[in-house]
Amino acid sequence: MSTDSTPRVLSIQSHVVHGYVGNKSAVFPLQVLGFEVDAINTVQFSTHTGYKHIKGTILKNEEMAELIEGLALNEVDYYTHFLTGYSRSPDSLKQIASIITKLKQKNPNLIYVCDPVMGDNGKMYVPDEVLPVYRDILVPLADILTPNQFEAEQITGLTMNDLDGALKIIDALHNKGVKTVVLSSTDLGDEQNMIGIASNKDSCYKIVIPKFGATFTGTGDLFAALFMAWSHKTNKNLKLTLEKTIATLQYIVKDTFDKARGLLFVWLLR
Ligand SMILES: Nc1ncnc2c1ncn2[C@@H]1O[C@H](COP(=O)(O)OP(=O)(O)O)[C@@H](O)[C@H]1O
Ligand SMILES: Cc1ncc(COP(=O)(O)O)c(C=O)c1O
Repeated sequence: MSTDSTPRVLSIQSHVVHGYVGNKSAVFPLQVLGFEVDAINTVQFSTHTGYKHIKGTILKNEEMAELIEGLALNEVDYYTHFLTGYSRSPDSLKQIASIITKLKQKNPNLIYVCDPVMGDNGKMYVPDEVLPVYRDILVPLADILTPNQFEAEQITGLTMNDLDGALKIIDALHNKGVKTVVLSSTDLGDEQNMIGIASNKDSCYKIVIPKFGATFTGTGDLFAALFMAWSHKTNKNLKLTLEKTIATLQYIVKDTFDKARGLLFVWLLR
């Protein structure tokens, strides 16, 4: 049992050599926000899978099991939070369910944050077989679930065309056992804005997010990490957590957009 009040998270997500997704998106911001972060990389790819060539390795189940065993043998497996993201195999996701059980034996108050990374804009970017494992095994275990619109629709089998549809999907996710449901982005806004929604059954908040004219990768992983950290730092104040998460993301997304536009301008002048 840890007597230290520092929040400690085990983050099981992807790693990329070049770019920022998965643990590359999550670890540093979590450390800046006061978390001790232990990271396990489900994959080690050269880049995220939106690139033309995908090179690298996928962590084997027995390798994940060995890492978890090492943490337990050295008695450093006490965590306050558990965060999971990108994983390509149903078996590794089932293994994550058994890890939750182990970590909850060490800390019954463990908070499990599940980012059900499956796809976006109407298509999967991981094998379809992961969907039933998220839907039937991991989502019911989540204290906080952070799907984007596509992922929320896949998990519930419902579609959202308006706010009422989104609220129905949120209710369906609560009914699966999720305490806090956060739709990181939906297309329910208009051309200029996307909508984020956070609900913990007692209260529900909607936030209008000005869109930048670009598609970003890694933002969902950053969103999940920031939401988890701000939920802890605000003592689960849902409204403040959503506001601080989006404010941080908008600063980072704007900075990225401005820098990319600057680089494009220089390139066009060559
Ligand atoms: N084009 C964009 N313009 C402004 N903010 C964006 C944009 N794309 C993503 N974001 C920010 O990133 C957050 C998560 O984005 P989202 O697309 O839902 O993640 P993912 O699809 O990667 O899970 C959004 O809540 C928003 O704050
Ligand atoms: C290796 C890897 N990890 C994570 C992600 C998830 O990124 P996002 O945060 O945009 O959902 C992707 C998306 O393509 C990916 O290829």
